[in-house]
Amino acid sequence: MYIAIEGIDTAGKSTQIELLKKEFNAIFIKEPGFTSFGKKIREILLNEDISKKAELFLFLADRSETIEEVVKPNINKLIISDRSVISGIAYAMEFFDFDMLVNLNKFATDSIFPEFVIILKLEKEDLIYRLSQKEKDSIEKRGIEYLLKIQDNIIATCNRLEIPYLLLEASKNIEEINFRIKKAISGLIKRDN
Ligand SMILES: Nc1ncnc2c1ncn2[C@@H]1O[C@H](COP(=O)(O)OP(=O)(O)O)[C@@H](O)[C@H]1O
Ligand SMILES: Cc1cn([C@H]2C[C@H](O)[C@@H](COP(=O)(O)OP(=O)(O)O)O2)c(=O)[nH]c1=O
Repeated sequence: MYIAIEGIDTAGKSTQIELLKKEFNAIFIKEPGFTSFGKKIREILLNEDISKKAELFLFLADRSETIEEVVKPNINKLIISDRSVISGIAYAMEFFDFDMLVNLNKFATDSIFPEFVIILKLEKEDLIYRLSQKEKDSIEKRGIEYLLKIQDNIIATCNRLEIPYLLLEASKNIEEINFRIKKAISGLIKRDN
């Protein structure tokens, strides 16, 4: 079972995934930059000012390699991913046509998309505060309103692709969010057994 944790930058994805690592015997992956090829791509993506099209193809190449190397061979195990095709479409749909992005992503992944998504949704005040606390990469430098739009896009993308999701308030405390995520994943595991 392939599950993704989604949310804009600073929503708390890595914090939650670190907790899940202690709680589930799963394969944990992340986008971009999980494979050794992907790590090289990630360096370019987060540091270089390249064209939107070139950026899109690098994210697709990274995703394609992760699906081929890790997801496909383990599709019957529990796979928990920090970001996925949902981010891929949600960030890019500010610049490109939605249906074209879906087709490109289907081609890149052989149509292997997460079957369930957990979305961490931040309030504007919390986003402003959390971003102020960190050094921003080139995507985060696009600003608060941009990231809030992407947050809406993440939810819209799950709806349009008809991928079931759990929407959680990212401003709640870490333990409560962890409790809800654990409950959702345990429920999915039980359903499949
Ligand atoms: N529920 C929470 N409440 C308050 N702060 C949080 C919470 N979850 C994460 N943080 C803090 O917010 C920042 C971004 O969290 P992180 O897990 O790195 O987000 P992401 O992986 O989504 O970018 C970190 O400083 C982290 O400690
Ligand atoms: C996977 C993916 C990420 N992104 C963006 C989201 C993030 O800003 C950045 C990846 O960085 P990431 O390491 O996920 O950031 P964070 O830990 O802060 O959430 O790339 C895209 O624009 N397209 C994509 O396909």
